[in-house]
Amino acid sequence: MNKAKLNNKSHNIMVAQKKIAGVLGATGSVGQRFILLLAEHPSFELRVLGASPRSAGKKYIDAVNWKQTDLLPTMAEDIIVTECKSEFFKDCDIVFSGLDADYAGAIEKEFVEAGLAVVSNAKNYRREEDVPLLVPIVNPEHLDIVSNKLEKAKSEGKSKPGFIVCISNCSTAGLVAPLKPLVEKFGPIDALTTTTLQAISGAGFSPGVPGIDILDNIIPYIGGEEDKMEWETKKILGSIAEDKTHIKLLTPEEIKVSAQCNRVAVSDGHTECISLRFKNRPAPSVDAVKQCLRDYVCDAFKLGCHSAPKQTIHVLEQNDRPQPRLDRNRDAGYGVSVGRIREDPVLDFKMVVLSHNTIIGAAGAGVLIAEILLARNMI
Ligand SMILES: NC(=O)C1=CN([C@@H]2O[C@H](COP(=O)(O)OP(=O)(O)OC[C@H]3O[C@@H](n4cnc5c(N)ncnc54)[C@H](OP(=O)(O)O)[C@@H]3O)[C@@H](O)[C@H]2O)C=CC1
Ligand SMILES: N[C@@H](CC(=O)OP(=O)(O)O)C(=O)O
Repeated sequence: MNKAKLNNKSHNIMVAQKKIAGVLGATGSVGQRFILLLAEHPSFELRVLGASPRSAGKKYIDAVNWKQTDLLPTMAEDIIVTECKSEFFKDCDIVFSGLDADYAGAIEKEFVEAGLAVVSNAKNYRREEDVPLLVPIVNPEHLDIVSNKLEKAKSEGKSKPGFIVCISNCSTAGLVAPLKPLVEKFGPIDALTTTTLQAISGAGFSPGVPGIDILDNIIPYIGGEEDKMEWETKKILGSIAEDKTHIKLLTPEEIKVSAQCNRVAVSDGHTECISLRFKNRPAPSVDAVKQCLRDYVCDAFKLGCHSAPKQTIHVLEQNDRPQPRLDRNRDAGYGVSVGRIREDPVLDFKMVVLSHNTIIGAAGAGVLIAEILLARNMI
C-alpha cells in the first residue's frame, strides 16, 4: 500500500493514501447507493463515474434522477459522467459495477482484460467457477481464488492481472447470512425454503416498478429470482477446491433449496420467511440457534474493515419484528435482522430475515468486499 506522510505538528503519522475508485452504472439504483457509501469513505476516493451514452458528457447532477432519501453528496455533483470504457478508468485501483445486466457482460470483460479490479453487482459472471460469488459477511474466504491468481502471476513475473468478484443476488444475501453460522456450528442444512417480500428498489430505476402495479398490491413473480436464489446459495455455501482455482458447489443431494419471490410496496429492505432442516439429529434447540446467530462475528469485522457490521446478525425477540422501515438500517444497512425464530412442524426451524437490498445486498456488499481486498493487499 502507498503511504503518504502527514505532519500534524506534534508528531509525524503515516496515513494510507486513498485508493482511487470508479463506479459503472453510477446513475442507477445500485449506482446511487455506491455514491452515498463512497462519498466520504476513509479508504476510497470516488473519482470516475460511468453510465450509458445517454448520460455520458453530463455533470452527474444533471444525468442522475436522484431517488435516495439522503441528499446527493456535493462532491459527486460536478463529476462529468463518462462512457463505460476502461480507458477512462485506467487510474482506478477498484471499479464498482452497478450496470444493467444487458450491458455488464461486455463492459466488465473489457475492464478485466485491461487489468482492472472489478466488483460487480450484475449477474453475468456469477456462475463462472473461478469467479468468487461473495456475500462479504458470509464467504470472504472465497477470495482466495483471486489471491491465488495474483500470486501466480507475480511468481511468473507477469504484471498484475485484472479480476472480477461478483456480489450475490440481493435476496440470496439475506438468506445465506444466518445459514453460515448455523452450518458452522450445527453441521449441514439439507432442506431450505424461503418466501420473499422484496422491495421495489430491487427492480432498479430504469424504468423501475410502475406505481399502478405495486400500490395496493403484491406481485408474486420476479423474473429469474427464484432460480438465482436456489443456485447461488449452493455456490456461496460451497467450498474452495484444494488447488484454489475454483469453487465446489453444494450438490442437490447435499441441500434442497426452494424459493418463492414476491414484490411488495416497500422502498428498501427485502424480507424473507425461511424454514430449514439440519441433517444431523437431534436438531439443536431454539435457544441454541438464537445464541449461535448472536455470537457470529463476520471475518470482515475481525479484519477491521471500516464498514463491517459490529453485530452481523441482530436476533430480535419482539413478535412483530423485523420490519423493513424499522430494522433495515441496523449497522448502517450492513447488519441482517432475524426474528420470529421458532420450531417448524414440517422442517426444524422457521424465522423471518430482513436485509437491506441495496446495502448488504448490493452496493454496501461491494464496498465491504473492496475493504477486504484492501486489508488483504489485493488492490
Ligand atoms: N437494485 C438492487 O437491489 C440490486 C441490483 N442488482 C444488479 O445491479 C445492477 C444494477 O441494478 P439497478 O441499479 O437496480 O439498475 P438501474 O436500472 O437502476 O441502473 C442501471 C445502470 O446501468 C446504466 N446503463 C444502462 N444502459 C447502459 C449502457 N448501454 N451502457 C452503460 N451503462 C448503461 C444506467 O445508466 P443510465 O442512467 O445512463 O441509463 C444505470 O446507471 C443490475 O445488474 C442488477 O441486476 C443486484 C443486486 C441488487
Ligand atoms: N432481482 C432483485 C435485484 C437484482 O437485480 O438481482 P440480480 O442482481 O440477481 O439480478 C430484486 O428484484 O430485488
